[in-house]
Amino acid sequence: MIELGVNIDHVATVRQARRTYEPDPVIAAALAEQGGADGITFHLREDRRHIQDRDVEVLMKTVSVKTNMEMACDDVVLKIACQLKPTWGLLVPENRQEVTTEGGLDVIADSGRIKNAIKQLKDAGILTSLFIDPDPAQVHASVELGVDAVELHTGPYALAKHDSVALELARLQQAGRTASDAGIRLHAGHGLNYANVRPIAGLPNMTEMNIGHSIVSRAVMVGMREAVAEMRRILDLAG
Ligand SMILES: CC(=O)[C@@H](O)[C@H](O)COP(=O)(O)O
Ligand SMILES: NCC(=O)COP(=O)(O)O
Repeated sequence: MIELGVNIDHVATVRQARRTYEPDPVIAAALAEQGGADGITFHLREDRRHIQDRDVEVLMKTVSVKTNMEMACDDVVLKIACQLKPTWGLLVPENRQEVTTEGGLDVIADSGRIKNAIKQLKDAGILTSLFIDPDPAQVHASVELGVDAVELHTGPYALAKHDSVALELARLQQAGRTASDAGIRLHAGHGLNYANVRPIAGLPNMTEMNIGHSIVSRAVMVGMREAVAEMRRILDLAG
């Protein structure tokens, strides 16, 4: 069965629009669990545009399923992660101008900084994953750094139109095979939704999918518990 990590960042985006107290991502996480989430994912960005330090502290006390904290290789955020000890730490690239995560980490070019972040997380007993483009060379570089998983960036696939969808899916299939052959746990995420998720769920050895924006968007209409349950049903049919 494919594990569903529900990313609640954009519940916090709505709250931060007014710098107020609601909607609370902590309550959203509890409802996501009731809807069938296997994990709760949250991204403590350097710019704190959505998830706040308070959210991470309370989530770590209230979430009863796996916790997956996303972060850049930023010393301040890494220190918070090592103090709070989420189940997983997913290292992602960040820049202040981005609307959302644009590409995967360049594990080859940035191996020193990434290696140091991995060591900090591992020393704190946190499982480590790298958010990478579906590129076999990046998969191999990730394996070299001794991480527990790679999360393939499905953004280009999600944005693809017409016949480029097949091309992007082929890239993900090849990178997925590389990860499986290397014996590393395979995750996927970014831009996945109720219409495009099944081919990704069908990739061999796909173990976990982290999905947020589309579930939160659906939750605005039907509620978080039902939005998660709907995605859960799709994954159960696919996996
Ligand atoms: C890495 C990834 O694709 C997401 O998990 C990330 O959280 C996106 O960043 P925003 O949540 O800021 O859009
Ligand atoms: N790592 C991907 C994630 O957590 C959710 O990304 P998205 O579904 O919000 O694009």
